Amino acid sequence: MTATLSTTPETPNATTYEYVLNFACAQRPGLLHALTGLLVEFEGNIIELKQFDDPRSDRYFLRMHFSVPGDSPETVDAGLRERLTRLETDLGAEWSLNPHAARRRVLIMASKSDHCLNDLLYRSRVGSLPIEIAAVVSNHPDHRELIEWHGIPYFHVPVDPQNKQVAEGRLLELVEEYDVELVILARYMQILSDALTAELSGKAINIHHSFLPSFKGSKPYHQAFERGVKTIGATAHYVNEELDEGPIISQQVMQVDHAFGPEDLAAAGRDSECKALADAVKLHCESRVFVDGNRTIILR
Ligand SMILES: Nc1nc2c(c(=O)[nH]1)N[C@@H](CN(C=O)c1ccc(C(=O)N[C@@H](CCC(=O)O)C(=O)O)cc1)CN2
Repeated sequence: MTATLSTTPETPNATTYEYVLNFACAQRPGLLHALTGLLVEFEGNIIELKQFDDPRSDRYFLRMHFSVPGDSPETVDAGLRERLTRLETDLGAEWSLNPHAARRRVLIMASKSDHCLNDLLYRSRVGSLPIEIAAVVSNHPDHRELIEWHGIPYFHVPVDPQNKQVAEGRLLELVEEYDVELVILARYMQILSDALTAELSGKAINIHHSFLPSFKGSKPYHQAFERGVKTIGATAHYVNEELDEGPIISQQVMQVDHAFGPEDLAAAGRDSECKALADAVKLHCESRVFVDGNRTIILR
């Protein structure tokens, strides 16, 4: 991915490149000075800066959107990475540097329900999500006509207990072939193996149709009905080997009452599922999410 170009008002002919830096390390005095000082070395300009100093873990988290002038994206990129690598060594930091406003290539996985799939298609088409849908994979054939109408490759990959390893191998082939940066489980109802979740660690987001940690696993709306809840919700989280226990990124809730049966709860919950998933995908693609153990820090 190459950085986006822009020109600064002071020097209208200069070419500048915009990046987002994510930086995390143990707290110590002078961190902000070190990072803003690095930018001065590159004659950079801070566009947006958010930071969080966690008093419980003594860890520091920073997200900085900035622009730097340069002759070429390659030169700028190499210079920034070389300097950040030195800072990483000095501070024992973790960091990532991404071109700003780059659309992330995503692969969407769905089973029978298609409300989240449709919502992502719409938000991608109108530009409210910085994603490029590279492919759609489903364990059912149902959505082929819709997806191919959008000009997106559709792969029907059936899954059963006997062929699960082969099916997951096919998914990884597609992730590689389509240069996928994020896998979105949009109501995909198959449990991913430990090996696959490890391979996709930090780059697979699932939407669970309950307000976790309540009602994990299958049929959460039936569980909610049996419990007689007055609020239902949806949770978007990174996928890990523990079913529905990955780090939570975004949640939505809504009020219900005694008149709602399981199917009514499922129908009412669709909008919350779409909104929680879209919010999580946007936060991830804008590099606003830090995973800290089994929690996330979100710098909106
Ligand atoms: N490793 C993970 N895989 C998946 C996760 C996850 O968090 N970790 N989330 C699910 C989605 N999901 C709820 O959001 C979910 C999907 C399926 C089931 C389930 O029990 N399904 C079948 C069993 C299917 C299988 O064995 O693969 C069933 O109903 O018995 C529960 C929750 C996506 N995958």
